[in-house]
Amino acid sequence: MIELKRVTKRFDKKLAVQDLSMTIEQGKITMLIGPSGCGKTTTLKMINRLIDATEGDITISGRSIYDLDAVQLRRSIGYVIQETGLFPHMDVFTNIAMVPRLIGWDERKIKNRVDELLHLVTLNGSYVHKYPLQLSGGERQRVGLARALAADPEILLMDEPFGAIDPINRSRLHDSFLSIQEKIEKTIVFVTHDINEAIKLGDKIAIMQNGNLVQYDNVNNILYEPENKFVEKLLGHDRNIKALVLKKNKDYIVTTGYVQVHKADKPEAVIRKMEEKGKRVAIVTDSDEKFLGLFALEKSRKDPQPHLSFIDNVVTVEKNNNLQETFSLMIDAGESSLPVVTEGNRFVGAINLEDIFNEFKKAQED
Ligand SMILES: Nc1ncnc2c1ncn2[C@@H]1O[C@H](COP(=O)(O)OP(=O)(O)OP(=O)(O)O)[C@@H](O)[C@H]1O
Repeated sequence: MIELKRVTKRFDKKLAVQDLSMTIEQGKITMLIGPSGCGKTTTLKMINRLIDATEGDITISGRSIYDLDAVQLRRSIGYVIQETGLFPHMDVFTNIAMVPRLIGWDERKIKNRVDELLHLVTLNGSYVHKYPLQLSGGERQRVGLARALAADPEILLMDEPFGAIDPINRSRLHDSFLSIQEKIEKTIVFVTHDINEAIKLGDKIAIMQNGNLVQYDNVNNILYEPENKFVEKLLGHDRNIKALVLKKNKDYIVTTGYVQVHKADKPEAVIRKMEEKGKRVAIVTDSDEKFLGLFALEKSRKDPQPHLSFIDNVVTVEKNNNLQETFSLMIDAGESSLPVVTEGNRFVGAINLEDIFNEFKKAQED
C-alpha cells in the first residue's frame, strides 16, 4: 500500500501538487487523470523520488520513502513511460536485463527471467536480439513493460504508456495488460489523458485539477456519482455508454430466440426449422459447437422455392469482452444481435441490442 500524506510540490513559485492525500491500494490499478499540467506526472514521480515533495510524506508499506535510499527505491519500483525509454543501442535482452544486472542477479537467473517475461507479454524468444527500432510501437511497449517487471517489483508506475499507440493496437494492449495484471497483481499507478483508458483499466480513478484531487473513487462511483461539473465534463455526455465497459458480455448472453443448426444438416430440415421460428438467419456450427457462420434464407421472385446461402465472414464477440466493445461492433456491423464465442471459437449464445438498451434504461432510472 502506498500512502500520500498531505503532499505538496512547488517548483519555484509554481504549485504543481497541493496538499494531496490518498491511499493507493495494493494489487490494484489506480489511474491518475486530469487536464494537462494538473500534476499527474509530478505525483507519479514523487512516488519513486524522481521528484522530491516540498511538503508532506509518502509511505510504502508504512515506511517513509524519505528514509530509504533514493536509488535503491527507484530500482525497486517498475517504471514505464510513453515511448518506453528503452535504450536504442541495446537489444531487447540487454534492455530487460538492465535492473537485474544492476542488483547483481546471476546470468542464468536473468536469462530465465527474460524468457518468462517475454512469454508474459506475449512476445517470444525470437525478440531477444532485436533492437528497439526493429519493433513496432506495440511491441516496444510490451518490452518496456517486461523491463519494468524484470526484478519483480511490487509497484509499477506507468506514465501514459500507451499514449503513442494507434487506437486498435491500444485496445489490444489494454486487453493483454489486464490479463497480465490478473496474473501478477502488482500495485499499479497509471497516468493517462484518456478517460476511456481510465475506465477500462482502472480499479480506482483519481481525478486531478490544478494540483488538487477532485474525486478519488472506484470506477462505478465515478461514473454514476460524479463529484461536480468538472468530473461530469471529463466523463462526457456519453458516460452511460462508457459505463458499458464495466459490464461483461458473459452476463448478457442469451441461449434462446435464435436458430442453431449444424453445417451438415439437410437443407430442407434447416429451412423448416427457420420457417417454424420465423427466422431469416440461422447460426451454423459444427458438431463440436465451433462457430462457422450463418445460413441466410433466400427467396427470389424468379425462384419462389426458398434456398440457403452460407455466410462465413460474420462479426462475433468474445464471451469475456465487455459490452461497450460489443455495442460498437453492433453499430459498425449494423446488426441488432451478435453471436458470442469463447476459446477455440466455440459458440455459446447471442447478445441482443435490446438487452444493452435495457442496461442504459436501468442506469438512467438509478
Ligand atoms: N521541472 C519543473 N519545473 C518547473 N515546473 C514544472 C516542472 N515540472 C512540472 N512543472 C509544472 O508543474 C505543473 C504540473 O506538471 P505535471 O507534469 O505534473 O502535469 P501533468 O498533469 O502530468 O501534465 P501533462 O498531462 O501535460 O503531462 C505544470 O504546470 C508544469 O508546468
